[in-house]
Amino acid sequence: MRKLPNIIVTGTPGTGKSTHSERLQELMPKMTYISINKYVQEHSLEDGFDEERQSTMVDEDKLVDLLTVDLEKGGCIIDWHVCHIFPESLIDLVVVLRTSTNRLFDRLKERNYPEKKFMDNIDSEIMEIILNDARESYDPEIVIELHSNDNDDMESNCQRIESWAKQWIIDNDEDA
Ligand SMILES: Nc1ncnc2c1ncn2[C@@H]1O[C@H](COP(=O)(O)OP(=O)(O)O)[C@@H](O)[C@H]1O
Repeated sequence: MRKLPNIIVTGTPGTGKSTHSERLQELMPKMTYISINKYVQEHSLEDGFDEERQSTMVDEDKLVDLLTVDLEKGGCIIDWHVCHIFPESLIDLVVVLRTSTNRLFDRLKERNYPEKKFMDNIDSEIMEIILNDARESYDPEIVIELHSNDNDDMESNCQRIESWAKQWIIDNDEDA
């Protein structure tokens, strides 16, 4: 049995996954923050480059094989815009961050993405692609949608997730 939960923090690029994950790591030092973008680089899990989208493709089978070892131990905060590939039995909470179009527009403008990548991400957020993906891939009861428009949202979201994790630990304490 895992002693700590595994949490996915997902959402369209720019919605605040890494900002939230870093704050969660501060609030819950026993948890391990895993940025999949960095994890892919560190473990050489790249599988080519998509010129049109200007993004690195990932060998998802290898990624899941490797990450399953971490997930089985528990206590992972997974930060990635793809959420559906992880084993359902090892995921306890899926947080989908949502940002208003105008704010996301400003945040992505700062990244200087190529026009297609920029518009694909804005469209994806408007069409709720990642939220729907999460709800189709996991029990909808473990999927929560949280606004990430400003700093107050971020702080209250992280405190809510921390409270949830504390309760999970109590509920799953085999010695209790
Ligand atoms: N809730 C929020 N309130 C204010 N700024 C935010 C919020 N979430 C993200 N940001 C800002 O938006 C930008 C993108 O955030 P980031 O965490 O890198 O997004 P992601 O990891 O989803 O791509 C950063 O400059 C970050 O400071």
